[in-house]
Amino acid sequence: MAIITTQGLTKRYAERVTALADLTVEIEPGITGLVGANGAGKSTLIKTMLGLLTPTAGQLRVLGMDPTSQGEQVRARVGYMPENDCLPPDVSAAEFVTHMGRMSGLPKTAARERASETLRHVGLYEERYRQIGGYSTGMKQRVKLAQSLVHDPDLLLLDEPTNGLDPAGRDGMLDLVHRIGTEFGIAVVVCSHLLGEVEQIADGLVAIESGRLLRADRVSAMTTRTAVLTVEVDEGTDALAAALSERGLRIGRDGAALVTPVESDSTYDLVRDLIVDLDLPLHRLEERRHRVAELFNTPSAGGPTNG
Ligand SMILES: Nc1ncnc2c1ncn2[C@@H]1O[C@H](COP(=O)(O)OP(=O)(O)OP(=O)(O)O)[C@@H](O)[C@H]1O
Repeated sequence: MAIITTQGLTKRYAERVTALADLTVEIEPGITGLVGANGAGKSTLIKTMLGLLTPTAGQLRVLGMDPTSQGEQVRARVGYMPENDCLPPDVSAAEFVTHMGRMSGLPKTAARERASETLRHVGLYEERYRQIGGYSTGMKQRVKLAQSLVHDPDLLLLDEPTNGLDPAGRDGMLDLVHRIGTEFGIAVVVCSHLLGEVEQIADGLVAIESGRLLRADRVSAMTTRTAVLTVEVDEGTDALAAALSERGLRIGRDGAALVTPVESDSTYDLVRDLIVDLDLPLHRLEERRHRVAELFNTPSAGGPTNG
């Protein structure tokens, strides 16, 4: 069952700025990537889901509730990690996350315990008594994530959690979001302008452009098996290419690898048997799949080179 549904959702900021335009989409439990270029309307959609912005037109349901009239009830069950840097520099992470827990209605002791627990989950347990102002960008992003989790929500809305992080930091954050979505069983909507990034961890993707729905589907349905076999041997590539050509296969090159169309059920066996006959050190033999990013040829959705 969908946890978020929108129908004809429209949000205009002024006469001329339409941030969401007649958006109809359903989001299922699991991890969903909300992707689109800067300005596509992702933050606006998240804020309407939280009841922080009122739609100009259309319907919206989050966990079965209407955020416009039931904003507080929605926010009690939803965790939100905003995109911008909004942390107070002169308090510790433990104090801040405890405070956010108190704001969500947790009693004092419970808030303190939950703050420690969530800071442990995000890998900041050791540093939790240091002032946030001295934290790195990666640590600040983790504090934002911890405060979104402190009240044990059913749904997390994460706005660009990898913003400002270096590649290792990005991988660490994506790994963390993936673990929260899978191990804690919390539904997660994660915004990113990098399709190649969310594709790694998401079960479903919603791509928007200029406030309109570009595509929404399961990641598995967006990737298709291409009938291309990729084979890489550590040595003897030319000999293998020649032998395969002799057997009538069409051979191409992809870097150090050979690629050949899978023309029948026997193609795979033929390649494998030839490698054995020639006694070559096999490195890789696989049928190649498209990455989702390759299916979107619009720069707004990340483009084929992202990730
Ligand atoms: N408060 C506002 N007043 C007027 N226009 C706004 C306001 N907030 C956003 N917009 C405009 O609405 C459109 C969608 O912005 P939004 O922030 O939702 O996009 P986004 O996909 O989240 O992009 P980003 O990642 O850059 O925040 C943009 O054209 C933006 O300039």
